[in-house]
Amino acid sequence: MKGIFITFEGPDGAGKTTILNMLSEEFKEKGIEAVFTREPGGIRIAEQIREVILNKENTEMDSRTEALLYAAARRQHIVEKVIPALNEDKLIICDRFIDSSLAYQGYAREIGVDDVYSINMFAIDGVMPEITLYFDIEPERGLLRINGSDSREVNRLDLEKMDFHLKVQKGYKQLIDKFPERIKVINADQSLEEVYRDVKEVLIPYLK
Ligand SMILES: Nc1ncnc2c1ncn2[C@@H]1O[C@H](COP(=O)(O)OP(=O)(O)OP(=O)(O)O)[C@@H](O)[C@H]1O
Ligand SMILES: Cc1cn([C@H]2C[C@H](O)[C@@H](COP(=O)(O)O)O2)c(=O)[nH]c1=O
Repeated sequence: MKGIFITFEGPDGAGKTTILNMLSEEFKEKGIEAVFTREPGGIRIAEQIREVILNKENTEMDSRTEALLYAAARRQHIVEKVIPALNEDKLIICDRFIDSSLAYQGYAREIGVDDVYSINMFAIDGVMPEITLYFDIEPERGLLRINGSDSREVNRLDLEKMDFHLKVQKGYKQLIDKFPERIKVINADQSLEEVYRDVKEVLIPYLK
């Protein structure tokens, strides 16, 4: 596999999807080839699993069921989309990946980061991102953005209490400390133009 795998991570409403869409537009204009995708989702079956996980009515979902569904969606997505792109020597940028499971399910849901890592290793078979951009923002600020947005529907995870979102942030901070080479922190609490500038600065070395 000779392609480059890059992931975006961060709390809800940090601006990952907006920046990914801006990159996609600019790359298209400039003729830079890249695959843009997201988790959970990115392909038909994983989008179906996404609907089950994020459905606001599924309040009785067990934490381990949730972790397994994210891992199942990830498996199908990696097999159908990520690995083929990497085998074709492409750049692939994914909105969320394994670090989301470690922070949200492993840490915030208190399943345990090691157990969630294990089920995900079964799913991804060692395929890890070369670099991960962490969109750093206080959870309250991110949720305010979502609540003030018409384009972004509020989902089951957004509706968790603030304590959960603060735990997600703590989980991410542990991952940043553990993988400082892979995870680059972007200040996401800036204007969109400033965030976009900082993201591109990190990505430039990876563009052929
Ligand atoms: N830098 C920014 N300043 C102000 N508003 C922003 C900024 N970046 C994104 N937004 C707005 O915040 C809302 C959430 O952004 P976006 O959906 O990109 O976040 P996200 O990180 O993908 O969230 P999630 O992971 O929860 O889907 C959108 O309405 C978007 O327009
Ligand atoms: C991949 C992944 C995601 N999540 C959470 C994070 C968000 O709250 C939602 C996904 O919605 P988004 O609008 O696409 O960000 O799911 C998670 O808990 N675990 C995961 O592995």
